[in-house]
Amino acid sequence: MKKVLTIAGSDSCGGAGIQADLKTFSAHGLFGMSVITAVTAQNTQGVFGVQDISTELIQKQIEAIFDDISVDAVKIGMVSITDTIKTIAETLSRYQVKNLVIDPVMVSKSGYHLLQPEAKEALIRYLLPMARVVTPNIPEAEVITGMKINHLEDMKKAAVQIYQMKPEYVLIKGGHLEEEAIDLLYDGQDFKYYHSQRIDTKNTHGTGCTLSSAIASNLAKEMSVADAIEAAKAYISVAIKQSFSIGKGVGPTHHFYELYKKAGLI
Ligand SMILES: Nc1ncnc2c1ncn2[C@@H]1O[C@H](COP(=O)(O)OP(=O)(O)OP(=O)(O)O)[C@@H](O)[C@H]1O
Ligand SMILES: Cc1ncc(CO)c(N)n1
Repeated sequence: MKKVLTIAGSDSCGGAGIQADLKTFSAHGLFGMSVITAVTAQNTQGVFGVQDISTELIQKQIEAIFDDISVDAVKIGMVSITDTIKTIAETLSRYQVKNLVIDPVMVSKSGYHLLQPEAKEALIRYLLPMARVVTPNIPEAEVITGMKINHLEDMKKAAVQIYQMKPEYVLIKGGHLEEEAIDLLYDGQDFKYYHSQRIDTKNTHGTGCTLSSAIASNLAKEMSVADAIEAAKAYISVAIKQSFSIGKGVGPTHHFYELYKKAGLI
């Protein structure tokens, strides 16, 4: 059984964060584990409070896992503050970490800062060079690079700039551009495009978390990065198509193992 770890924040309403990650791992038939960096009070309408977990406990959670269990892939999501970032980087550097996917979570769909703006530099300096794949959306790529991204050509320039921060692969997600949801992969040499039809729904809470966890799941299954993203895009498209309302705001994506299996996605 392949084992996948998420290092991220808890989302009380279950649509994003640790909860989305663990559901995605299960839907891929994998064993999911978690290191919780922060607890958020959150629902489909917004984020109402955050408590960061102490760096001591974050370090102990990581050590507890890696001292005992072999981990096939790791996904990092909400990391909140500079001290958390430094602790994660320092602790992970003591282990052989395979297949690290970093989703540089910054601002929630409702506008709450899940990463303190001053922690951006630490994320770039300490975490990005450890990544096999980094998966910014367009607003995140804009913050990381300091450039405005309006169309595909800008996405390419941003990908080249982020690649210089030393991840192995950069995937810029085009979900925030109008029309088609084109994602762009850059490996330092070539660009690869992932096209998918924009699905007309307001229920996209946790799409970024789900995509990065699906990529980590596929890497744990020893797929190549390009194939892992292809399969993860198919997964997120079905998960968005099956999304539903659970409250008054932005509803979650759906992780329905049997459904995806029938569709031949897993
Ligand atoms: N309406 C949509 N229809 C189809 N695909 C979408 C849609 N919205 C997002 N996607 C895809 O979902 C994936 C996640 O992208 P998105 O840009 O929404 O992530 P995100 O903004 O990081 O999400 P989050 O708010 O959870 O952090 C990408 O592959 C993107 O292309
Ligand atoms: C805990 C958490 N992580 C990530 C996201 C993605 O926006 C969220 N809303 N909440």
